[in-house]
Amino acid sequence: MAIVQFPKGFVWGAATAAFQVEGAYREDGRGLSIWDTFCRTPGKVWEGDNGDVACDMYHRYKDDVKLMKDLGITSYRFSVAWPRIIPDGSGEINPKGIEFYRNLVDELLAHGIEPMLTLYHWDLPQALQDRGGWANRETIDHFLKYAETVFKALDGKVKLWATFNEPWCISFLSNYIGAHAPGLRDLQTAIDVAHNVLVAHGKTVRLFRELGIKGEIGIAPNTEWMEPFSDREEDVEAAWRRRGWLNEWFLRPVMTGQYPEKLVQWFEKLGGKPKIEPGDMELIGSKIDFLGINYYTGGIGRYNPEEGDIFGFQEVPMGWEKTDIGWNIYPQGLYNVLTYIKREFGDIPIYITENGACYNDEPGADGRVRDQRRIEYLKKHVLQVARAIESGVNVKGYYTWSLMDNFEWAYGYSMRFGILYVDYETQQRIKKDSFRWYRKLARNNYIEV
Ligand SMILES: N=NNCCOCCOc1ccc(-c2cn(C[C@@H]3NC[C@@H](O)[C@H]3O)nn2)cc1
Repeated sequence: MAIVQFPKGFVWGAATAAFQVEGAYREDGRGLSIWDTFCRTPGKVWEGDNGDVACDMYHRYKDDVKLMKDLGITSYRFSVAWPRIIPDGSGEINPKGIEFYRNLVDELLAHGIEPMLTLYHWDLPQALQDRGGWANRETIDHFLKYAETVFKALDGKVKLWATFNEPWCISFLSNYIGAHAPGLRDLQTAIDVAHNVLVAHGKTVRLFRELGIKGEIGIAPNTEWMEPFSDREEDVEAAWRRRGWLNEWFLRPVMTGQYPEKLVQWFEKLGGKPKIEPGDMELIGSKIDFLGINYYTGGIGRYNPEEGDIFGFQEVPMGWEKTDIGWNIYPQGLYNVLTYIKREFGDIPIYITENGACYNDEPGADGRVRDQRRIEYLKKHVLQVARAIESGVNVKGYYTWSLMDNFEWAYGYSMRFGILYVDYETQQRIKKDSFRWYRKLARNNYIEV
């Protein structure tokens, strides 16, 4: 049995997000978010599921931190709910909201677990959406006030900060495709949201530096890796445009201060254009300390203007194994993403801030959750991380998505990504086989192959 060793000090973590696990949706002054509204809009979320209770982590976090300690992780990635801190998005600060996150962070630190805090993981205060949301440039300044409040409340305790989770999902999935809140379907709105989120990111990085907040700051874009079905130019170009849309549109401005020009031209042909104000691109390109990379899947596709995506890219079914949510299992895609980032943007430190698999295994008669498919998925992807490190990519850590089963957005509670099983009736947590597998990896810092 050979082993693959990870670098000394490599961070093994697990990730969640506020709306997906906390519940307590109206407790201690929390305001409504766009996801509370979206869940209550008929037909948007599986069986009308919502985040009212979720995993009740708002009340159970102490026991959950004990489980994290048992898991042996050295870092836990979570997000702060803006509607808990400033309930209407731009007005009074809610001290009880700050108190909750201070208590969570103190509990983590008391157990030797480093927090990685995401400032924005999709739960925009509804009051701001009522005024245009992220498509309204004024939201940028409201976000800065929120970010400054959190920075000052947790400075010195939190050392790893991420501004935004998956800006592609915040913008295109939510305002062009319409699958996520607020469920709009307009290309220019999506481009405006993407741009304003990027400007908010850049201004937040500048604020972090100006305030002298301790630690490191980055952003956590989602990525995927699509390859062309053939070497025909139209297929090659369509695959590039898809990678450009999912990866480049955010990575390039954040890392270089420039949008990918070819894609700007394509968007213009489609009737959309970023509204760039003087100084925006320099702000967006403000130097960050790390990139958080979320990766789940990839595939093969070809040019099909009739049935493809906005750029005429259509996935070709390759018969690859898929997870229970229907995503291809493509571990090499993670290696391709990581080496692409190094090739294009240099030695930026990288944390894999999300990687995991949806498998809906239930407890057996003996109460054990046998999720061997998740173990196989995690093993294959962790090995690709090791391969990328071996080839010189500066990967500092890996957070599996997710610590526990939770509210999977439009899929509600029908899709399970956790290494902890959650019985939503009783809120009991059950360690899956993958929990024990991941515990061994986190403690050993090597994987047996
Ligand atoms: N018109 N074209 N349509 C086709 C174009 O779709 C392109 C792909 O769509 C996507 C892309 C990405 C996702 C996604 C979901 N998660 C899981 C969450 N991550 C954050 C955490 O909260 C997890 O729950 N991560 N990424 C969904 C849909």
